[in-house]
Amino acid sequence: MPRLPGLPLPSALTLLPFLYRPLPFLEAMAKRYPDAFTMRFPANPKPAVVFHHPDAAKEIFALGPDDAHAGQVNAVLGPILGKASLLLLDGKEHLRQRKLLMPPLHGERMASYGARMIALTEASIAGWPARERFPVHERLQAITLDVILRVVFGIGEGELFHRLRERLVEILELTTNPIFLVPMFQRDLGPLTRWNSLVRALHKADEMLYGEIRRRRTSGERGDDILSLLLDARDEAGEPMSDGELRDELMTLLAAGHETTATALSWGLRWILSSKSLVARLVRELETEGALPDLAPERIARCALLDATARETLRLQPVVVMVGRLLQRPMRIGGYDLEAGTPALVSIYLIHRRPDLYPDPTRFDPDRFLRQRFAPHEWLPFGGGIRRCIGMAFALYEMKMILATILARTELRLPLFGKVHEVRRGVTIAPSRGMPLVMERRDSSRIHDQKDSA
Ligand code: HEM
Repeated sequence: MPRLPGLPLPSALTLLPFLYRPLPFLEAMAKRYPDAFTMRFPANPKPAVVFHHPDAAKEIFALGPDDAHAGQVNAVLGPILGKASLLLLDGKEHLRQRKLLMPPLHGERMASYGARMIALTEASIAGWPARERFPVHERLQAITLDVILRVVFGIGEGELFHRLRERLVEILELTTNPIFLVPMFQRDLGPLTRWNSLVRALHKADEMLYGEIRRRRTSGERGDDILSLLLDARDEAGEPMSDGELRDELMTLLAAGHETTATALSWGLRWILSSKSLVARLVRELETEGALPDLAPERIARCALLDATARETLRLQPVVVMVGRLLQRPMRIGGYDLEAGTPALVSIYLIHRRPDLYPDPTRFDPDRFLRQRFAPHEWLPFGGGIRRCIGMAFALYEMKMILATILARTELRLPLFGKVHEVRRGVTIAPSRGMPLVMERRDSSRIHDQKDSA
């Protein structure tokens, strides 16, 4: 049996580069240790094994609810999302809750969200500054937050909506510091500290969430939003979800469902705008599919190159670079015998950059997704198995709606000296400096210009 290789360093020394220089760290480790290596995290007594061979990812994603737990690995998100968050649950409880949350995020429901996504993007674009450099990430974040707030609560305006929006932005900003991914730093050391501000912001957001839950329970007001659905859901014993469970699921959907997609969109624009011919091809496709000038959601959804562009963005720049499971029994993975209690991690980033899977892996090439279909353990930006992201269909659909609207309604370029690099924002890896862009024009006439010049 081969021994697992890894750096013979204490956890603090490997943790620092993993937190602050995650991608160079992962690349260096992969160069030294092909397919798998170990690293220590302070929270776990056993070293974690990081796998970056697709076959090992396949084995890990095939594990059942009693074989491996993801909730225990995600426990670090507990103070923000709450104990009843889908991300933190395991076993039967997880499956039950997942079943409840799936329907509104299922592929068939997407069509009902498209027009809203497009309208929100157009409204945002109307406020973008022209011919000057601006960070697009925060604008995209505002769009995706508005989208998810409407899908979750069914409300789009009013005092609650605005106050909740403000608090969520504040909470997100406060959690971007990677140090808060280390449990020992999740401590309230008094006023003026970041964690204290976070606790206060969470408290205010909770008051609003609980207030809305109670209001809806007593008024009986229902719509086609996720909260309405969860309020009426019953478990096998006929019991409804408690207020605490509802709060944790709402917070999970709001947190997991907007910054991730905004980051993917920022990366998408970064790569699309580096190729004039790709911009022209994407616009031409929108025209050919009849999605222009009105931006019809069902026609945008049919655009194959746009879909491939979203997939290639998530391949080259996965927003979440690693997912993990805590093994509940001894088992063999990737040819190694692992003990119960071992964290088995899958490096999405490293698998996506394997030249044997993706030739010339650092090149942005959406056509590779038109030429070939990749298996779920080869293209895995949303993780896999019974823990795969429940927002996958929603996020891909939203990316396409927002990118199509931006391509149709603006002419953008990357600024001179505007090179960006990868930075960690909490659990996500985003472009630095808020992804600066310049909007040259804002109208729809360029659609024809693009077509003529292509
Ligand atoms: C581009 C956007 C997104 C990316 C890259 C992403 C990525 C991920 C990843 C990697 C996981 C962990 C999967 C695993 O452990 O195997 C996950 C889980 C999850 N995501 Fe997403 N996500 C995105 C958008 C969304 C959206 C839009 C929502 C909700 C509307 C969402 C809700 C969730 C939830 C609730 C889980 C926990 C699933 C479970 O444990 O069963 N995500 N996501």
